[in-house]
Amino acid sequence: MKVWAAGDIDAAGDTKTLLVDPKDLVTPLARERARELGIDIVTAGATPTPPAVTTPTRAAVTTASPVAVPGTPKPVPREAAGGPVRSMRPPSGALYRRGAPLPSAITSSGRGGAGRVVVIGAGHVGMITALRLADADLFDEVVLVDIDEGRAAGVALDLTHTAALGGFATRVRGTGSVEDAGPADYVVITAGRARQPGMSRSDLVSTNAAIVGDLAGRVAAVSPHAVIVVVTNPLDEMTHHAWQASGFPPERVVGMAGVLDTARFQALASLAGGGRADRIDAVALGSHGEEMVIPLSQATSSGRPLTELIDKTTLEAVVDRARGSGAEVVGLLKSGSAFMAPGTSAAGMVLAMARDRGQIMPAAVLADGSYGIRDVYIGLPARLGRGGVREIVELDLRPDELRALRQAADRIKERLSQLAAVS
Ligand SMILES: O=C(O)C[C@H](O)C(=O)O
Repeated sequence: MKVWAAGDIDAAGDTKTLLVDPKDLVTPLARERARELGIDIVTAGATPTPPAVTTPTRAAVTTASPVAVPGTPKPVPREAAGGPVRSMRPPSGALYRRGAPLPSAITSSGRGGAGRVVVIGAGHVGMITALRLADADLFDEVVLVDIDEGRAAGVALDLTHTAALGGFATRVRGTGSVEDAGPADYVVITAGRARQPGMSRSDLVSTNAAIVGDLAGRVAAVSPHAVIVVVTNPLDEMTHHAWQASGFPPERVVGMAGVLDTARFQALASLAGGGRADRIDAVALGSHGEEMVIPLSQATSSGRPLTELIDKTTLEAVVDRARGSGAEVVGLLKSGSAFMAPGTSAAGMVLAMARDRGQIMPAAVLADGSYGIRDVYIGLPARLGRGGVREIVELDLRPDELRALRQAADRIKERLSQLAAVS
């Protein structure tokens, strides 16, 4: 009996079919490697199976095929739609428009799933993001990328082992580079340094700008039609930076923070007597930091204003605690930062986009003049669709809330100019 490992598959060279003995053992990694290389593993004496079509080989990675989300109209293949997807920026100056044309997906979708998501960074946040994405059983493949290739492969294999438990058929793979991951429909960037107790998110700016800038450029080369979701801190600045480094239209670069900050507010308001967290409607806007704005004019619980259920002082304390929740977790963990809620939030955004139901979520988006803010990435309510941000949604904020939001924009702009000065 021979044990076929991934290295044996690599050593098989240009072989298209590998004949193995019925007594041989082929490891799951070897099978995965074979699929990647387009090699059929055939057991001697067995009836040959038709060639697998679920995963594009590295040579076939530019093949375009549409996302197929149940319940949505079948997208038109890119070629039929008239060549490469153009920027969706409408000429009128409003960046995002309801019903604007959306790019079709680009990856091979063998089992009728929603293509491939690449999650960069196999740390805790990347791990939870991948877990939630796999559990949703929506995508064909989730690929974890990490400079520590063994970690990416190990986490991916561990997650693969939960397929029967979680009830999913999404393939999970781990690799060491963006290039090896192949083209994606969605790319989540979680890579970068996490803050330690006593640090602010802004302390990470220059270290993480170098990492995010490099990754965004490489993602743009490998996945020119993807939507990038940035998770790395400082979030608003890193999303802006990724947008510039990728050269993507702004609707295809979004930052994940508002979903997380909102979820924290919902959880904490629930603990303060606001009813079930999932019945609390609220939205966290502004920056992912000191200038976070949680407009209480928009906060309700089962349709009732939250201000009727929780007294003003307590509610303000809840807002403050939500604003400081990231630091609170960092302080408790002593090493590293939060990952359950951030990973769940990032996956939630990707799933909302892929499902294409026009869900509104707070996200770091390039402001288009709504709320009197423009030319800066900041947390605003955004309608998400398959191709990223469809439109920025304007809420009827109180004057003081609007003022706070504009101040947040000014502060983010200041930090961006400091970043530009040092880079
Ligand atoms: O706060 C951090 O440093 C990580 C993350 O942004 C969070 O809010 O948990």
